[in-house]
Amino acid sequence: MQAHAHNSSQALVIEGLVRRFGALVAVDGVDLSIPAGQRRAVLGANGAGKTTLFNMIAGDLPPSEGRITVFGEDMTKLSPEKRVLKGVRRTYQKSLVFGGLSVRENLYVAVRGATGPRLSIWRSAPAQPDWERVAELAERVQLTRRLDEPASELSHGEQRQLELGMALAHPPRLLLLDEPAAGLSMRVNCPIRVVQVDC
Ligand SMILES: Nc1ncnc2c1ncn2[C@@H]1O[C@H](COP(=O)(O)OP(=O)(O)OP(=O)(O)O)[C@@H](O)[C@H]1O
Repeated sequence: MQAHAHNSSQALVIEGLVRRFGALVAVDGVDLSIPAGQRRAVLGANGAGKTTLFNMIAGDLPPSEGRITVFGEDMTKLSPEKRVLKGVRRTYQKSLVFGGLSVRENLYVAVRGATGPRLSIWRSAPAQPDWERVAELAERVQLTRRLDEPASELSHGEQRQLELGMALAHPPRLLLLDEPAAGLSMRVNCPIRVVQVDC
């Protein structure tokens, strides 16, 4: 049952979102509406609350107040895992890749992990791993020549590219990129509109 139905042509609707840390108000009443198929950049000074906002959208941090709706569905109380299964993906300011695995293996884990419920990577591997999909993702984030390198050997920027490839393993419905361009030499070619977050 949905108490508040929203127009699902909106990829993301945020209403009255607040997050307090004790006396500090890190996010103070954010309202935001992003139509499906569009991109937005969130800008703000250090400490303005961008990461806190992302943490709440991804479910890594519960809001103090407010509501988050993705394609018409209220996500406010869902766990991060449930949100992932509903197509909400994120990257982190500091890349989260498996340093001891190769680029190919990292992408493979993402392809396997995104195909079903949590921990599905621990079930028996399919007879034919989807290496074609892995190659496609590597191409997309310009890491084809690095496929056999351990992720720990990649530059900071390349680790971001790998993390992006992992987030794209199964097409996200809503993709959140935290500081996506930091240390990146890869050419990014997409128009982005800006949402200002004030201190
Ligand atoms: N877990 C926490 N406990 C207490 N205070 C926190 C916590 N997380 C963030 N804050 C505070 O909330 C405010 C917003 O932090 P946040 O990391 O969201 O900012 P930001 O805009 O992402 O900044 P930056 O660009 O530096 O990452 C800061 O004052 C920060 O110190």
